[in-house]
Amino acid sequence: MKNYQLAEYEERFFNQLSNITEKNNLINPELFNKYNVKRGLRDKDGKGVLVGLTEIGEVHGYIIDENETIAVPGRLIYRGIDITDITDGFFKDDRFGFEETCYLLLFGDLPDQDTLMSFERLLSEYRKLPEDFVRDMILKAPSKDMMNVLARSVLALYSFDDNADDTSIKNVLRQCIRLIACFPLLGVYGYQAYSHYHGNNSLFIHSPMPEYSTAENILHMLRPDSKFTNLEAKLLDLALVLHAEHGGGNNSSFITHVATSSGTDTYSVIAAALGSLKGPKHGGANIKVIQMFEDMKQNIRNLDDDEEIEHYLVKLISKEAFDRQGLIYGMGHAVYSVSDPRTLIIKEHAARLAKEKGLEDEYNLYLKVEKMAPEIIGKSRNTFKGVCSNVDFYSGFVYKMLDIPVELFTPIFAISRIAGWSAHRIEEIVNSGKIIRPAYKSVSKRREYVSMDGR
Ligand SMILES: CC(=O)SCCNC(=O)CCNC(=O)[C@H](O)C(C)(C)COP(=O)(O)OP(=O)(O)OC[C@H]1O[C@@H](n2cnc3c(N)ncnc32)[C@H](O)[C@@H]1OP(=O)(O)O
Ligand SMILES: O=C([O-])CC(=O)C(=O)O
Repeated sequence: MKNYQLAEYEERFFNQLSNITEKNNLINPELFNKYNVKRGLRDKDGKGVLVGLTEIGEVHGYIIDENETIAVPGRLIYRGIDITDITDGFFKDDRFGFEETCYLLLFGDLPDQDTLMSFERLLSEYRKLPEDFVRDMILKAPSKDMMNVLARSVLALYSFDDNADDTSIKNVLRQCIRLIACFPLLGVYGYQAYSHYHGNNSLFIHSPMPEYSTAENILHMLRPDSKFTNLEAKLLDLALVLHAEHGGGNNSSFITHVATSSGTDTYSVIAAALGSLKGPKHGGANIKVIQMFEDMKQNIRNLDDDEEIEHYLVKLISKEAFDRQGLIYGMGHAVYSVSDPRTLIIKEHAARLAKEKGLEDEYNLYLKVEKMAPEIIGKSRNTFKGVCSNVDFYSGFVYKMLDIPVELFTPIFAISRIAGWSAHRIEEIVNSGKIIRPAYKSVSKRREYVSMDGR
């Protein structure tokens, strides 16, 4: 078949087959009610079905009073300690907080000075990729998607580990700490390769500095001149701390539990979690938020006109604008409805940075959308609870102000969340849970097999 004929055949084949596929896979929505299916593992009122216990992170968004669910301002608690106290703690001492947070999540307690120093030394020892890994695995096949680079690099690291399938706690801990240390290199070098081969820019591969924190190393490896200010590094560090953990029920941490429960290796589990985080309803939302605001700025003639902004948001919801998915990105959360505590923290810094960078107009646009969106979503969707902005409403804006390229927004989330995934993998192994295996009811009608000549 000639190439153009093949292309025509393919187009017709897949058009036809995708219509058939959609028709034959659609399940009557009423059946979900009939069989009382907890879609998305949610109760009817939107609350998550209780499927596990954890001591790592607590996501608190409501209280139950006399059987009534009452939404309250959100709180996020790492190993029993409120995230606001954690961030206040290291800000007050003018310290970096991410390494200490990793220690807390992994081991359950805050480290004292000596313990933290030893842990940081270990991380910096581990912040090395196997010989020729950058040349053979990262530079050879650059991808436009750094989450893809992270996932395949993690899977490739399996082959460099002589003890890859050993699921003893000691070995898994070693693997996890190595991954926590190496994620910034994988993400940033992946971006440098992409920027060079696809963007025609000069190629920079800066080796990490042993004395730098994770946040400092990201900026050092990313910027051609390796320069950054203390304020920039501290803000990035804060973002890393805020994204490090979010209970066992968020999509990527739950996947960590599910995959771990099958007994598989650390690299397979983390690759699965990365795939989940990439989704635009989860960690990928930080990229979507920035793109959505760019689209908004291009399509709204007068950004001071609230009616025009409202009109655009309504079009978003009705799938007539931007990516036509019907979502206002950065808004809404499965647990929080009054407020996401991480947003409150990051928003304060976004305001300060926007002022410094002369981007107050853009910040004000964010404020307006954040204020208008809940009502617009509430009017058109079946919301049992209110809708508030989530952490990623402002995180992309902060990264943009830190001159971090958009391709690295979700990878930065992953560089941070690997700490939470690691803690959840270890918790699942220590408690040697059953293999996670919920039920699916089949609703297809039984029928006879028809032999070829009878079809
Ligand atoms: C770090 C993180 O992962 S935070 C989340 C990042 N994701 C985003 O910002 C993407 C936009 N937001 C969303 O898609 C959703 O709010 C989610 C996926 C985060 C949570 O969804 P849910 O748990 O279903 O939220 P909730 O129960 O409050 O939603 C109720 C209804 O409002 C809709 N809704 C919630 N948020 C939004 C939104 N931002 N835009 C449009 N509709 C929304 C839901 O789709 C649902 O409608 P449906 O029943 O017709 O499907
Ligand atoms: O908890 C969730 O569903 C999503 C979230 O905010 C996170 O993972 O940080």
